Amino acid sequence: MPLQGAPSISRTTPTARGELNTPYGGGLVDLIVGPDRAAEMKAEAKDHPSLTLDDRSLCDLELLAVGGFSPLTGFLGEADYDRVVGERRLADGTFWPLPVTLPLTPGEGIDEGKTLALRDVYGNLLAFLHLEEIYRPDKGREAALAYGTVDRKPPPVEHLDRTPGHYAAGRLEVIRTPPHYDFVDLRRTPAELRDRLASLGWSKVVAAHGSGLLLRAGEEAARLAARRIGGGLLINPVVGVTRPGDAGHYTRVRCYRALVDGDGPCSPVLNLLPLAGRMAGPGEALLRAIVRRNYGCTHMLVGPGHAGPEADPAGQPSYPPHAALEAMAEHADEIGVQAVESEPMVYLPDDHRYCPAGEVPRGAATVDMASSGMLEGRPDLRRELPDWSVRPAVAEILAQASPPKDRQGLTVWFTGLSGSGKSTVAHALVERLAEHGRRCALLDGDEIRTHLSRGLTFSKEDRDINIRRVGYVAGLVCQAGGTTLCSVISPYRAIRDEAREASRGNFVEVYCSTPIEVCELRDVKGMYAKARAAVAASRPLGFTGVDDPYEPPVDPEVSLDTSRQSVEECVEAIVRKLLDLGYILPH
Ligand SMILES: Nc1ncnc2c1ncn2[C@@H]1O[C@H](COP(=O)(O)OS(=O)(=O)O)[C@@H](OP(=O)(O)O)[C@H]1O
Ligand SMILES: Nc1ncnc2c1ncn2[C@@H]1O[C@H](COP(=O)(O)OP(=O)(O)O)[C@@H](O)[C@H]1O
Repeated sequence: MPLQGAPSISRTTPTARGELNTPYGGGLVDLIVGPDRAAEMKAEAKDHPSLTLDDRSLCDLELLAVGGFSPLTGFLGEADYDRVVGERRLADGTFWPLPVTLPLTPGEGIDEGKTLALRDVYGNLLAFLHLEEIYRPDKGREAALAYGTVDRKPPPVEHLDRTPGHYAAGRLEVIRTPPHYDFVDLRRTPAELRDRLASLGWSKVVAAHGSGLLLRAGEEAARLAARRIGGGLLINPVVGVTRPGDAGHYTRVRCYRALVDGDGPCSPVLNLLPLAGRMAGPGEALLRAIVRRNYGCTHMLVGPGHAGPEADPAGQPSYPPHAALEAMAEHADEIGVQAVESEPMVYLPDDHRYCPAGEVPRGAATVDMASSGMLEGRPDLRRELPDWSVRPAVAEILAQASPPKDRQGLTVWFTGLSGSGKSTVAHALVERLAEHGRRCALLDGDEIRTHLSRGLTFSKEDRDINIRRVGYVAGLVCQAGGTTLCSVISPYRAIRDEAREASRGNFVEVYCSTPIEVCELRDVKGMYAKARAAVAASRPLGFTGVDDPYEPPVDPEVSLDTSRQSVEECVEAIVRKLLDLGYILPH
């Protein structure tokens, strides 16, 4: 059924010489309502059931709203969906490569004829969907025809398996696109980017995806593509939904920004594409091409394996390496975007320049390049790779993103019986680490139980809660680059392992293995005497080591016995280990 309503579509005339490519279908769809209607909708929203959009649907809504998916004016209804899956065409015959659908579960007020308030996970009201159709897709058919596979499960098919069994469609009214707070100046809408490209006088524009550009060879290939078409270069990474913790996203975009900063009048333009990548190979390449046309592009750089997932463990790719290029070639005229094949570049050290592999002058020396994939998480490459291979500014950002161990967060976790020396050694270690430039917070069991874990008992359940809290806090500090020393009995191995996870492995377990006889002799707080007396009187106290379990670590980084080693020796043993592991540097 065709969708009702009349979204705003700004028509542009076909491309004249010196003008940008027209939007796909002739005009840019704009689903954003005016301020008066937005105010009405906010007031009305409480009367409608809400649907919290998942990451994919959020991105799709954003692209629908701003015209990135023009000429689509909403999620696909059944007739469009069926034909897109079977023939890559909308019901009216327009070429459209992949379904753009809204999965949901009907019921609880979600029915045809009703209005749904679409929200993000934070509850922000984004849009109304006036439900005209709720239909049950044939997901097997979608997997087989749209994604070209049934036996193996590439990411788009896994996504299908996870989503609810119905799709919904109807008129969309959008109050606002999902909010983004990062790189706001790089998130231009199609209309805004078109203005920017037009202001540069560009008519031919080639979009490059991004990831391969971190190395100079990839960057040179993209710049060559722009020269080949006689146009400008748009660096256009597909960012989809990113989360605050996705450090890789910030690092990548910072690197791309370093590529375009201060590069003069022919500088590439950088803009982020809020498309949720499906990793659907050729179908996705076509979808990206259409979206990029809507942003003003005429060409798209396509390399082998474009828009596909990594090969499976047997090395088998989900889509043939050149499938995206072939699909683009087949449909270029219809979608109005040409593929430009990414040419392998080689470096000519004698000439200090890059050149396409097929055009190396006879007899010239060439140098092989590293692949861009090896750059991430390898700060050492900054030293190994010369400037001609990776831009110093990019290398610096990559290095900052993966600081050496001595500048990463750390949790030192002391475990052992009461009186085994955990707190005494931890306090001494705080001072030694400060000497090495590491300032630490100390979470001591006793103290934690007076505030963070106030009211908890020493039952197994409460000890687990207590230790999870300590592990969680230490993990947060660690991930933000800080150091915490935790001194808690933490008698259960499994929960200590959880704490290690929370610190993402930047975790040094120090086992105070002091024998219970010694701990008991010390009996710093008289607790052992109390526990023994209680046991003798058949009123067990559940005191660790007396009548409650302690599970020693299997393979701690450091093992101490404070009945044989002095406090200084214990601290020295830990410092040696931290030096070995690189968490501190010698001074
Ligand atoms: N039943 C029982 N079992 C073990 N310990 C007990 C108990 N009751 C009180 N205490 C005192 O509490 C301190 C240990 O607290 P923790 O938070 O480290 O324990 S746990 O990790 O949650 O098991 C520990 O203090 P420190 O000796 O300073 O470590 C104990 O003296
Ligand atoms: N080598 C040593 N390391 C740590 N503590 C020691 C050592 N030798 C004696 N002690 C004494 O043992 C007691 C250990 O108590 P504490 O550090 O509070 O243990 P825990 O935190 O494991 O309960 C302290 O009174 C401390 O002075």
